[in-house]
Amino acid sequence: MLWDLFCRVIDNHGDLGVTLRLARNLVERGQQVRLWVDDARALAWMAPVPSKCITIHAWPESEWPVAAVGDVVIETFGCALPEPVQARLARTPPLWLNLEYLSAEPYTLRSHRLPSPVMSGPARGLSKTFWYPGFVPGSGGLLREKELAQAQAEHDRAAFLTELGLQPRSGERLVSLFCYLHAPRQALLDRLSAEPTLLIGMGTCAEGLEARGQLRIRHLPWLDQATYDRLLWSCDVNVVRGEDSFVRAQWAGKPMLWHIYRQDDDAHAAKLQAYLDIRWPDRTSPVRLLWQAWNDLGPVAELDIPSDLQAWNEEARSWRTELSRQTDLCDQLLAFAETASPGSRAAPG
Ligand SMILES: Cc1cn([C@H]2C[C@H](O)[C@@H](COP(=O)(O)OP(=O)(O)O[C@H]3O[C@@H](C)[C@H](O)[C@@H](O)[C@H]3O)O2)c(=O)[nH]c1=O
Repeated sequence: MLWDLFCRVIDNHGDLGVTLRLARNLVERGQQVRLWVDDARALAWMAPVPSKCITIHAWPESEWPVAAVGDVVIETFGCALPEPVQARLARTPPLWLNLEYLSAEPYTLRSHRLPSPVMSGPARGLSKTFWYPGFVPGSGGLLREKELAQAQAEHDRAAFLTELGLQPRSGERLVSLFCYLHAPRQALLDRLSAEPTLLIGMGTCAEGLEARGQLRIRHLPWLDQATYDRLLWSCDVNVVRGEDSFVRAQWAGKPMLWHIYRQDDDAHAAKLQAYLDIRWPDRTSPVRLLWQAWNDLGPVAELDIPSDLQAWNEEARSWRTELSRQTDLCDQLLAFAETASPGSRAAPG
């Protein structure tokens, strides 16, 4: 099948990062993908080696520049499709989906796979289906490569770290840091400095931070997506943010700390709690308190990284196992696309 994926880069790197992962997951399953994006600059570091099966196209603002529409059109994160595209869809309606943001909030399960009529514009009368990724059966699933477990089993941590020029000392914890700059980073570093730790600051995330106590800092430039994944597999604790790195840290199966994308109306607070409720439902769980503190939703005194990571490690691995048992997002999408009846396609009426 041919898939048209549409992506608008609002801010940061997650919009494109998620869309690229989806494109790659589809290609891995034998699909052809066209990726339409309004700002492809980050692909230079995220995906320096282009895939033959993914063609990159400028955002089609004023005309639909190719002959046919794909079998499936995916609008990511409600990026409104330009009118010429909508007009083209109205002529030969494909299966039209809107891939939503990842959340554990209960409303996502109610809304997942619901068709929604387009009320105005050239595509008026068509319908699009809402796809909600998630962590539990009944959700739209998580993006996961088919060969992920095997690649992890074959990963040579020592060789990989050497390739990156990272040389942790014996007994030193390796912590990767990818967060927004408003995080209580100094407080985190103070806590980490109580144990021998090498902190890897991604991009600009550790700018302005200094070594202290038993903590050393190394800065790395943005890595390509696959290399960043391997860094997550190689660290003892991963600090991640947004959406895509958050998922990747779960696949790494290591202790992790999520810096959630902050929303003006504080909607992120409910989103964080919903996730904590499925992963650490006990309100007194130290990890839950730590995550809340890191996200400015609890006292900073609770920002406490345990010195013994064993229990947290085991929890992270069993969480990964639980997630791996579920059908991943892309396999779910393919099954849906293959069986979608004409009524669930974007046909008028
Ligand atoms: C640190 C790093 C990240 N990456 C990738 C991983 C991800 O695909 C991408 C980062 O995206 P995220 O982890 O989602 O974090 P982000 O903060 O950049 O993106 C966020 O943007 C907001 C607009 C959205 O509302 C959020 O939900 C989220 O998408 O960059 C690399 O490829 N190399 C790197 O070195």
